[in-house]
Amino acid sequence: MTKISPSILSADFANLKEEILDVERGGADYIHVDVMDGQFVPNITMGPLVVKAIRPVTKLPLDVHLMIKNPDKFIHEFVEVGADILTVHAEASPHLDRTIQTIKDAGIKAGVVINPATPVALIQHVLPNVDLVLLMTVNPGFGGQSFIHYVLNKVEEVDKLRKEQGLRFEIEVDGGVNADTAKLCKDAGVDVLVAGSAIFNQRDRAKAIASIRNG
Ligand SMILES: O=C(CO)[C@H](O)[C@H](O)COP(=O)(O)O
Ligand SMILES: [Fe+2]
Repeated sequence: MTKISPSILSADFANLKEEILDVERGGADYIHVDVMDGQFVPNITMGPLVVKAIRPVTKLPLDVHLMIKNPDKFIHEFVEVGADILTVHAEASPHLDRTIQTIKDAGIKAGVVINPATPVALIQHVLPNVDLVLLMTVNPGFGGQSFIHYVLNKVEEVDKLRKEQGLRFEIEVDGGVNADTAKLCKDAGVDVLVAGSAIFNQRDRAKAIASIRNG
């Protein structure tokens, strides 16, 4: 069954605990946390303090998407406050192999992510070492943007490499996911759908999650 990772970027930050419990009750599989530094992306959001605060709120794995320059500097801090999956942008890490190994050595799952216009070739050599490959379906920085369709070709490319090499990482997409685009993603081989506005902008989160999962 396709997993759903609601992005709390679109949640009501003044009621973050209730918002997380609501999507947990509604069937979410992960909680997606968007960390932005105002450098790698043109927006600033949350950091380790927020991860620490929400860790006791939910039993769901915290799927932390780092949109920051030089992620190595912060890996241990995010591990310490309770991240379960730490995903780093290949474009932001000058020594990607080392970054991934540092996350794995810290005992949590390592993910790698590329922007829409970044070719799969950039992450090809690290595929055997990751637990998750995230393909951005918007340019990172903001919620509520439109899905970029050409990324579906990259999903198929990564899925093909996964099958050819007998690898077991999950393929995740992030950005512009709703019931319509979710169907295209699933057909292309996606295992985990991140969705922010399509879940948190709806009153009935269980219904929104179900329609993305089953759409
Ligand atoms: O990483 C992100 C943006 O950089 C967010 O996870 C993503 O935008 C989710 O929002 P939406 O589903 O509304 O597009
Ligand atoms: Fe994200």
